[in-house]
Amino acid sequence: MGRVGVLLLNLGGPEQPDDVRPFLFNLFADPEIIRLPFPWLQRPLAWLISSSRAKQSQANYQQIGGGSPLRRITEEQADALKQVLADKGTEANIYIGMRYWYPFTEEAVAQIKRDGVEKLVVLPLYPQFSISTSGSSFRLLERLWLEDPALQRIVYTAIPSWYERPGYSEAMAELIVQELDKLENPDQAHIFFSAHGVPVSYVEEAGDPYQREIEHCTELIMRSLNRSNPHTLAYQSRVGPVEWLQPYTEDAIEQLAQQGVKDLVVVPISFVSEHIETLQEIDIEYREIAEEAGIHGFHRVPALNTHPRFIADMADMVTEALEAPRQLFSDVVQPDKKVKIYPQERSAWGLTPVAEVWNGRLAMVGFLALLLELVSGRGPLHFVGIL
Ligand SMILES: C=CC1=C(C)c2cc3[nH]c(cc4nc(cc5[nH]c(cc1n2)c(C)c5CCC(=O)O)C(CCC(=O)O)=C4C)c(C)c3C=C
Ligand SMILES: [Fe+2]
Ligand SMILES: [Fe+2]
Repeated sequence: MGRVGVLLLNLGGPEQPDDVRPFLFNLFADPEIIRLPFPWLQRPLAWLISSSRAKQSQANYQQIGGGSPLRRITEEQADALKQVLADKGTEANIYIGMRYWYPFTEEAVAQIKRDGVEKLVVLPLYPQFSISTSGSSFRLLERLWLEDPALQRIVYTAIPSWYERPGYSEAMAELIVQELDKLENPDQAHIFFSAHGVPVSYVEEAGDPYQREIEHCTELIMRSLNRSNPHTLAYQSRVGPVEWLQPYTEDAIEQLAQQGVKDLVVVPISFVSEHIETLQEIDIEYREIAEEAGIHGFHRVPALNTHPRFIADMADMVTEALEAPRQLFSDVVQPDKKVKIYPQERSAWGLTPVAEVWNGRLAMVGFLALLLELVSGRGPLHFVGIL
């Protein structure tokens, strides 16, 4: 078959307090995370936001031991996947490519080249596709491939999303049942799916399939669960002033408390590993909100991590992808051909030379205002919570 590789894509996370600011810089410097009309403003803005957000973010990471467990868990997933693939007769090297921290995607790709991989499966560790997650990694890979003839010789295939696989929904259902069965009245517990949010504009203007996939995913998990418990889907981890997908997790928890819900079983669904949003945001912040609102039975379903059913299903996904027709990066970065997602659309303001000049001037005024706000600690961005 030739030398086989599997590239696992993930977000990456700071491993110690000093990593937090540069990690946040990398994240906000990504145009798939903050979409600006002026590309030259991206890095200064990323610097401003990362500098001002670092302290609060460091304090959050401090609450879970100072850093993200993401690298360790992803390495464990990679080891487990390698073993299961070998047991099934497929010898494969597994590579980890993180988008915003070590080991970076670029390092993984360099290693893939050095190892002489001939067939490669590119597998994002996000069950559902979003422009801001798998889309961003695919776009980076597409660029690396375009620049390098050696990479173009590798027969790769990319998997855009995989939440529909029965192995995934069954493993999730199994974890939910384990949590329900610890309760005195399991039938009365409210199952609360909490997905990472994205700005509404990603879905409505850029055609991100994320919300549709998340909604479908909760239906499939409920079907696998086959219990009659009531359930709710809400979105967490909003950042910045724009509107994100609703209902927001904190509002939905309060509403359920008003309806008299006593036991909440919280299921994180947009990610397969424990990370800051599960360990800190759900386990600490949302638990506090729930308890203050009167919900004292707050239970959280663990992330899949190295759940054997999940790892076995990933191995099947890899072997099936090696046989299936190839999916190229150019096929998977634009899930909805009718909507222009990439390249970043230039601002419609820049239609005339005069408008271009005003664009530049307005942007400069905006940038100076941001600088002033950062130095003074006061201003509209602090007011709305982005700084
Ligand atoms: C499917 C999962 C995720 C989506 C969609 C997503 C979109 C998204 N995220 C931000 C901003 C931040 N994300 C941060 C951390 C973070 N994000 C995800 C997953 C998704 N993000 C994970 C798993 C993590 C945690 C990694 C870890 O360290 O364990 C952070 C940093 C943490 C913080 O300061 O709160 C930011 C900021 C945006 C703006 C966005 C969509 C546009
Ligand atoms: Fe995020
Ligand atoms: Fe957060």
